[in-house]
Amino acid sequence: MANLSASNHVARVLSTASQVAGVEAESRIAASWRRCVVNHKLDPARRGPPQTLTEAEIRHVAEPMEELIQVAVPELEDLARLLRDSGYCVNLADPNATMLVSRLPEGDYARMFLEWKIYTGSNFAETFEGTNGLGTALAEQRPIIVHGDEHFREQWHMFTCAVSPLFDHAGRLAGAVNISSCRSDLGRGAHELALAVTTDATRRIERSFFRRRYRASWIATLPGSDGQGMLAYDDDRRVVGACRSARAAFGLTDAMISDGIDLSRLIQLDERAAPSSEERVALRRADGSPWGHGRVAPPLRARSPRPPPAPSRDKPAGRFDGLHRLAGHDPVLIKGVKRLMTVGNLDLPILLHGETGAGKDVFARAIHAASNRAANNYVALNCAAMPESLIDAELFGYEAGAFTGARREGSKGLIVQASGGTLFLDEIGDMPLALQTRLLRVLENREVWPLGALKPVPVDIRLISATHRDLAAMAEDGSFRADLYYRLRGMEVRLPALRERADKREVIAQIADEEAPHYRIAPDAWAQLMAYPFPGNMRQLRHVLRLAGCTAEGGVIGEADLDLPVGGRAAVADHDAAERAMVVDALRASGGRVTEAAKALKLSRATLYRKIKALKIGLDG
Ligand SMILES: Nc1ncnc2c1ncn2[C@@H]1O[C@H](COP(=O)(O)OP(=O)(O)OP(=O)(O)O)[C@@H](O)[C@H]1O
Repeated sequence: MANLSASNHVARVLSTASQVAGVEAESRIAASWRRCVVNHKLDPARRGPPQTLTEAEIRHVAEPMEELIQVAVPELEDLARLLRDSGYCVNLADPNATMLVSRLPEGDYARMFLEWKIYTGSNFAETFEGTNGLGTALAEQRPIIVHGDEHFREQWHMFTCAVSPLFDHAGRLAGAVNISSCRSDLGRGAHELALAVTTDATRRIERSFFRRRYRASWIATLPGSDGQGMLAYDDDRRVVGACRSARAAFGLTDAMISDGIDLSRLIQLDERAAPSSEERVALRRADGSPWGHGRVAPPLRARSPRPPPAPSRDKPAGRFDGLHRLAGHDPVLIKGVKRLMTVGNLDLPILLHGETGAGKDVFARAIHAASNRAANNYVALNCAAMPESLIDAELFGYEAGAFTGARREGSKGLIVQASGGTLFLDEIGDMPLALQTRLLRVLENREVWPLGALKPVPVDIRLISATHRDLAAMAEDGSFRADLYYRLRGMEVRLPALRERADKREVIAQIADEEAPHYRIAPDAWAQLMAYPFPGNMRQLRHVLRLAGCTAEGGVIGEADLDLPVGGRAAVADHDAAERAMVVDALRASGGRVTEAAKALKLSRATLYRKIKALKIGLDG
């Protein structure tokens, strides 16, 4: 059957490729298949893994992209978090389609990507792999979805890839952001939505990279719904840089920019527009006609009186940018990051402590990205989201046929998958006692005994764990193993709740800029946001502002646009009670259906289950 479908596919590819090129309305897939057969002389029947680079080759390829990778990683982390419940992996590739950063989803899906070598170091150039998301998007320099049997090679038919090419500060192709899924139950519509989210993330990476490259210049963001066009200019209003879309809009060339073309030949700025921070300004076209509202930001030297962070002893400072970004201007977090920088590459276990949504997962990812393990796997498991037997199998793995219902080929387990990289155990306080004992043994002996195995597997992991519970008290009352607790907290870092952060105003401004970039926050809304205690922390803030950005009118977010649950308006001394009320309300409204309630709360099902358990909410009515 498989052979029959394979030969059908091969026949279909070859027949499409043999048709006359350039037929109007020819699909991009058909054009790509033709390129593969006619130009690259590829065989659609070929099977086998993609070409994979060695560690040394990956470092060599990644080196010139280091700055772009640093800028991209926080966006990729967010994208991975957003899409991981849908089983997508997220990758950043160079312009030759070599994956340089990979973030895998959890559990079974991750295993598929590992098995098929869809990870850091693999190359998916169209000239070798045939039509595929990454290779074809880069060949055409356009976003694309390659769905199932649109792939040139039959072996990739179980995957769908959605890819957005990435352009650097000078408008050159710099790589691409890829998301791949092997979920056959997701239709094309779902992938289209995921591509839209990916394209948005890609544009944000481009904007951040442009701002970083021209941080010493003035930057004008041109009017337009996508906020894409950016021009950099000096104090004499001579253009020094332009992004891809600004180049296209004005027909700008490298020569015109290196000649220092006058800004007034492109746009007219109000003479009084000399803002002290990024501001919305009315812009005119070169002929004086009104164009709309854009933004003008002064050079960073004038914007930021803060000195750059002190470089660490053994790492380029850039490695820690992700952590600095998360810490913002909050003294508790800045101190935490400084302590993390002093341990640098030491494989000290880290214990993160913070409320739900305070950023434990993003922090753990940033620690991984700053470590010398960054090129290897980051594997995460939420101990509160799974029953004990599943955590056991997921974490420690098992041999073929170890128990009824096990996969026939066995499972490596997450600890082995994380070997060489970082293992993040979220909600470690919820780990059952029996598993705590097994985990302790792994940490002590640096080896894992998968269930049913005859010999142990050596492992080399860095462990980051996180909890919102008081583990010290739990260790004291015996509900958590004290010896494991001391092993986990090589260094403990507390992530303050949003309401405790000294830089709450700046955090709100930053997240508003990311989630609702074209909106101003009215004073009444500011007052609400500052007063509200945000029991759901950063996650809740993001969702509130994202929603406000969709509903607000006239470019201004007012108090009425903020969907702040009433339970949280009073100063919340009892944060658990407020959160409990929020969850119970959502469950009541959904008639007890967890999936529906999770959707309403904008949480994953697993997170909602964890909350239900932690807040001791009965599902029996
Ligand atoms: N410092 C920060 N700056 C901007 N956004 C942040 C920051 N910290 C967290 N976020 C955002 O908040 C959301 C929640 O973060 P995260 O999942 O890491 O929290 P958490 O503490 O692990 O939550 P939980 O315990 O519920 O799993 C994410 O969308 C993340 O991008």
